[in-house]
Amino acid sequence: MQKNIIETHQLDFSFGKFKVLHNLSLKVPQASIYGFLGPNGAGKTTTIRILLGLIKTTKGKVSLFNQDLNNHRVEILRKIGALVEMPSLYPHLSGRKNLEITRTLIGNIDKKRIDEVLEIVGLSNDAHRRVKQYSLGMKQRLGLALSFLNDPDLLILDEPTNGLDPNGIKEIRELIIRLNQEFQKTIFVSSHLLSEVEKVATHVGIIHQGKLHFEGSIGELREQQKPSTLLEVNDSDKAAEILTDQHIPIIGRQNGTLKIEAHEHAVIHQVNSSLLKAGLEVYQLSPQESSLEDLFMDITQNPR
Ligand SMILES: Nc1ncnc2c1ncn2[C@@H]1O[C@H](COP(=O)(O)OP(=O)(O)OP(=O)(O)O)[C@@H](O)[C@H]1O
Repeated sequence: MQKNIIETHQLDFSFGKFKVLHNLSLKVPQASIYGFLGPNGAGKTTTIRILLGLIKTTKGKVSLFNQDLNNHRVEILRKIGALVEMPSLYPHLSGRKNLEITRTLIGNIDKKRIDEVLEIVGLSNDAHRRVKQYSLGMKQRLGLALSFLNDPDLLILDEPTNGLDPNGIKEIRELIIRLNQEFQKTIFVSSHLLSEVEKVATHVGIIHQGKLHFEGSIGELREQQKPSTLLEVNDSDKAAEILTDQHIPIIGRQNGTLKIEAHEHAVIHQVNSSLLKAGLEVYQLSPQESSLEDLFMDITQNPR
């Protein structure tokens, strides 16, 4: 049976009267890259702060490595590396010196580990340069190097590609994949971009307004994609009435165009003939390749 590295059970959290998390139950499998996906304000950072023991839940249970976070906080945190918001770096010191300081603070880490992590994040040649001369992407990679200096089993990364250019985003993405595949780290990474999560994650949790709307493997997410057809007519309100009478689901509407859940020729023919019979003018009926982006919008806008 697959082991879960993170499990939360019916977490609730409120800032004063404002409820941010509702009954949040997550299961993050060992050795996965778990994309924690949700729009701005969904509750991702709050969840991460709870997982790191930085804030306490009002209700629910958190266990990591099969141990209760409340009772085994120190042991658990020793096995986690985290990057939450911008890494705090000493800008006037070199990349190597920044790592050296953290190594001394943690204690019990071999000096040669610094060269290893510099190699992994691709900063070996820039290790001697002052951090204030680094690009944002290099700073972020140094932040990542700091987070796994103590060789943790689990990495928790909060929007690690925020603010980076496409090249910087690609470097972080490749690094996440390498840390997972070559070094067997379980990685919990939050993002508001499905397109990013899709490229790295093996598993996905979709959160919206503090509630979990989907959790499963990337394959299971793709299975939820529904085939659709775009319909353009002269009177979309009338067309919507006719389709509803025929129990054909409308899954989107934009500027007089309807997106309907249908793909088979027989159904498209039925739609076409009933609209024509009702005197409507049909300009377009075209089957669409449904994207994961559509599915994400559907999941977050039409809670199930
Ligand atoms: N310290 C705080 N006091 C009050 N409300 C807060 C506080 N921190 C966050 N919130 C609110 O809690 C909700 C969830 O915020 P959170 O930062 O967890 O979301 P997020 O999914 O990480 O979003 P983003 O991608 O914008 O960082 C938001 O509505 C936010 O305004």
